[in-house]
Amino acid sequence: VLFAPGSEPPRPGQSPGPSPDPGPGRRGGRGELARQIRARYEEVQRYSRGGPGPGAGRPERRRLMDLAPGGPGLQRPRPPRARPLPDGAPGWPPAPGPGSPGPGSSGPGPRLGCAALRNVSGAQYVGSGYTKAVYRVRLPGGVAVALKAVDFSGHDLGSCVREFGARRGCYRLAAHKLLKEMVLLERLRHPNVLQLYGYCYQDSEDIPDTLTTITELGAPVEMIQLLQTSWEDRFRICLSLGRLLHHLAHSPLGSVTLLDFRPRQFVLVDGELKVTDLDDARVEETPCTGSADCTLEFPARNFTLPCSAQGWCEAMNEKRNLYNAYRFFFTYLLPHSAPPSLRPLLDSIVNATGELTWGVDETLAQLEKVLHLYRSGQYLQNSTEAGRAEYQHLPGSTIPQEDYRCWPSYHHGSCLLSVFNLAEAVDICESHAQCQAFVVTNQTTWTGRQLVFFKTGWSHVVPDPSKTTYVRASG
Ligand SMILES: Nc1ncnc2c1ncn2[C@@H]1O[C@H](COP(=O)(O)OP(=O)(O)OP(=O)(O)O)[C@@H](O)[C@H]1O
Repeated sequence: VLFAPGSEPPRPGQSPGPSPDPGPGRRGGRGELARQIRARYEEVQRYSRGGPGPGAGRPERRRLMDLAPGGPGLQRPRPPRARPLPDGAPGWPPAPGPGSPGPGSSGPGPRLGCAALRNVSGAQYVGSGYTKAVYRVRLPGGVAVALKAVDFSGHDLGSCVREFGARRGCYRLAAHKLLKEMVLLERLRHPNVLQLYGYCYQDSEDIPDTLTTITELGAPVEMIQLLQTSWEDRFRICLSLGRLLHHLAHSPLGSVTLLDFRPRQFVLVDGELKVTDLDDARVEETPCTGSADCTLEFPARNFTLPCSAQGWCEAMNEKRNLYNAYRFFFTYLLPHSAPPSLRPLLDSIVNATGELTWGVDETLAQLEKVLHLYRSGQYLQNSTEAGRAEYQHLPGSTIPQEDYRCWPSYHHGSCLLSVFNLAEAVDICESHAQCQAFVVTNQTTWTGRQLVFFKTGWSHVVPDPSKTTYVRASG
């Protein structure tokens, strides 16, 4: 980590200390480091200007983000210097790609620059992986954003410096990952791709032009926590993922696969799942001469896909994403405590993605169907009114106490559930032995369902214009 929570952070991108010694374990030469930088640079260039890669789908007509700093609305300390280094590695920061919008372009490019980072407050370390570290800061206007920079004490930079003994070159190698991610965030814009707000190149103490990206802030995905939330919220995450995978399969760049697909590559923003870590995304499909070349390997099982007449493994990129979605998300989040009438459809989604019998399009169509059945109330099984208690209706009132706990409640100390309509609220109350009353609020969930508190009694009813109390009158 660059700085501990609560302590004063360095300026974003600032180096925390002196270069480590090259050390005796150094293997590769500077030429090898230059070769690696060039390979990453060329990959970034491909994504920033390119349409689909080989084997990928339709061409792209949209214009590109400005790879180099100084684009519209951005502030930058100095003009770009894209001259190559003597060792043959490309210069840093990179020059604009041929497809970059010129000044005055009206594209939806990132808007925040270095000026936005001058007066940030409340900086907190959020997390880091092999390459990057993420901080939460508050902009002068009060909005909290995430800043991402190469982690100077991270694994990637450390192992490169041990191997090549070249701190600046190693910084540049790692920064190309961040740059690739920035280009992809911009080119793959979608409600389930983290939004890029901007970026800044600024000098750190010993490295010129370190890159910091400014993005939407999310909360890390905690599987244990997700397993304790309502089915409705868990379904939202699976639907977000289905929509994301559909977008990636049909992206302007071609079919994008996430080679490193784990829950930690995603964050939650207002209950929506968004991908944040795109440095391991790949667009190129796998070339083949026969289906033996098209094996998708996972720890628990392998799949062999067909080799197309054009010599590419068919739909390998989307199927890799889909199986990962199955094994990390769908299998845990979709079926459990779902409304019983939706279970067969949910089970078929889990089975078909686990067997890779459906592609991304069919999977999303089925997830959207679940949403429709749930949102429209069609999932409700016809319950007979016979034997049900009568409920007396007390408009403009609530029951402040007399709570009991239920699972999975939206509220820790009480039983707060979402319902489609009054009949469903009555059914729930009838099915809970403790329930003697319920209070309908004016709050709704993401699908538009109303939140209802279920109560053990109604000895103390008080006025509340935003709520309606229903008390069990007979039974
Ligand atoms: N916008 C964000 N808001 C909140 N947390 C974030 C955000 N982006 C990333 N994180 C958190 O920071 C961690 C590190 O970020 P990131 O995954 O980009 O780094 P990395 O070095 O590429 O990691 P890895 O080694 O997993 O590839 C993530 O695991 C995630 O939990």
